[in-house]
Amino acid sequence: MAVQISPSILSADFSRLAEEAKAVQGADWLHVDVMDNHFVPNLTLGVPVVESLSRATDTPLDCHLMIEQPDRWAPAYVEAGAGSVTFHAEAAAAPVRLAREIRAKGARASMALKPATPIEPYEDLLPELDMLLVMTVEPGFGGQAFLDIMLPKIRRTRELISRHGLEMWLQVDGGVSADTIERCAEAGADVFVAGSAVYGADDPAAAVRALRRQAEETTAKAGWARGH
Ligand SMILES: O=C(CO)[C@@H](O)[C@H](O)COP(=O)(O)O
Repeated sequence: MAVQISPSILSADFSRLAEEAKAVQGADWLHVDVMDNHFVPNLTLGVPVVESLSRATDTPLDCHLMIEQPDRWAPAYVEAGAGSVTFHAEAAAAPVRLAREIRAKGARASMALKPATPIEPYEDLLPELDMLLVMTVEPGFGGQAFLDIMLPKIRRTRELISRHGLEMWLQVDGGVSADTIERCAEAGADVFVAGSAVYGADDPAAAVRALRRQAEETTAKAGWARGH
């Protein structure tokens, strides 16, 4: 299991998005939060901005759709250049069909769970997904405090992934920082979204390297490391 860091541009300066995307050189992904002011009480960006970003950076885009009707919109984000598209379990009308469509179009398919949504009802869907995202804040805003009470859900999700012998990734998003990343890694997460901890730092690329080091050390100690 390889540690991956995905800085969230929600905490970047939106007037300089191309520059900000390049400022996290060395990151595995660039996390792009798409919000529609319906599924979450905030509004960010859409397909045209994702298209421009995919031309502006070589870092693959990890698009997190916090929107209603992801079944209708997700394919457009793959066409816009996203390498991974995450839809919310709470919003998708037909998650299996949607995951298959995202994969068929050539991107990684991922499903997110809000803090109050349990993983267990979705156990049978896991083989259809490349990544599961456990939200560690209520979606909608950057800079919120990490919800410690999500750690058991991260642990249970990792156990389910292992039990089914799957290679899928387990992402955490919300309040991930130098203070919390080790707890997430110890619980079994391997893809870490960090907004304010990266873009709030004087040197975002150095912050990515430091977070990666912390997560890798914890992962190695916890014995999750098995390569994928
Ligand atoms: O999806 C979201 C918020 O809904 C996140 O991606 C945030 O952008 C993460 O920001 P920090 O909590 O790391 O500041």
